[in-house]
Amino acid sequence: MTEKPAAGEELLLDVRDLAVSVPVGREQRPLVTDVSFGLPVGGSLGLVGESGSGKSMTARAILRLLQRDAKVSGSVRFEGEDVYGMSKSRLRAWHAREVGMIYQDPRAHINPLRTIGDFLTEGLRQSGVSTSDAYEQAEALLKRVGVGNADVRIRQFPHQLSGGLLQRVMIASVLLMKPKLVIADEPTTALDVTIQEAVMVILDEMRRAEGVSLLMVTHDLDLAAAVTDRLAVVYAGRVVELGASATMHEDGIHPYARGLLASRPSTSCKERLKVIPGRPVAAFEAPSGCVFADRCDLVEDVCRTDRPSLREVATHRVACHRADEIVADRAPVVGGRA
Ligand SMILES: Nc1ncnc2c1ncn2[C@@H]1O[C@H](COP(=O)(O)OP(=O)(O)OP(=O)(O)O)[C@@H](O)[C@H]1O
Repeated sequence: MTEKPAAGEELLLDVRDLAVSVPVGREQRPLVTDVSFGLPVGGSLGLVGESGSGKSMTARAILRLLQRDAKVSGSVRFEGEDVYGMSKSRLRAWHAREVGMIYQDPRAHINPLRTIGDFLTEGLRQSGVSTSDAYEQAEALLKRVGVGNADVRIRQFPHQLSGGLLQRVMIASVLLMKPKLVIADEPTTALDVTIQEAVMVILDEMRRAEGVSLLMVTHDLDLAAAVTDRLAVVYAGRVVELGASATMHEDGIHPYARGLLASRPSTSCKERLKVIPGRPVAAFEAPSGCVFADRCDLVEDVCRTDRPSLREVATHRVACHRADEIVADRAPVVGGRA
């Protein structure tokens, strides 16, 4: 499935038929298959799915950050440029200036032996900005992302900062380079609930103020829906539904998307939480027909034999043989938040 931009909409990122496999023993193991989506300039998209569904692999494949022996097919275009056709020097410059990645665990990505200021200003200094100007910009940005006493923090080492503060430092380090695209991979999972919200507000503000495009990778459908325009629900390395966050949040069509919606905890609803039966599978474990067939309560013969492709159903794109029936017969999702 390919995606055409809406009229007047320019795509920053165009991912088509992306597939990733890695060698494990003697076999080549598929981890991502047929992922396609477009991200407009200044737009945002959430890649949502359970653990092991291939979200992080997809994100890393987009940035061409996979292990050397990974095989990638399909195409990733950034402002029309083929990411996998970039020379090494072009790729380095692209990573340094045009795209940024925010990881789940900032401690694993910030050198513990260097001060926060040294870490933050490295990219700017390398691109020719004087040390004093780089420090000035870094301090200003730390303040903007809510780091109090920025003048003190900038001289401290990572172990002197809490996880929440360090995540803000990582966001600041990415924003300092004024990238066009930020990929945030579970940026709040390691944080306390109260800090999670503050970090999401920062990401949202950054996107609006700077016109940065955001690709957010998360297992949390509510969180993704709150900060992104569109959601791609991923299961077993495939996008099974793509649609506007607002409608997906209330009215997903694919049985897996509906299962995710129904299994969210709610403080107001007294009904028991619905649980999707079985366990999530990775792409290499998926059945040959519909990847969700083994867990789907609407499964029928065709689902076991034919893999459904992503097609337009109502206002979404859905990979389900029974999507039209589901839309015609749509009952409200039970157990989700109002
Ligand atoms: N280098 C690797 N070699 C083999 N299998 C891998 C490798 N990296 C990841 N996998 C497997 O690929 C599948 C997808 O992993 P991925 O990290 O993309 O999932 P995810 O959806 O991001 O989940 P999580 O949130 O748990 O990271 C998982 O089954 C994982 O075990």
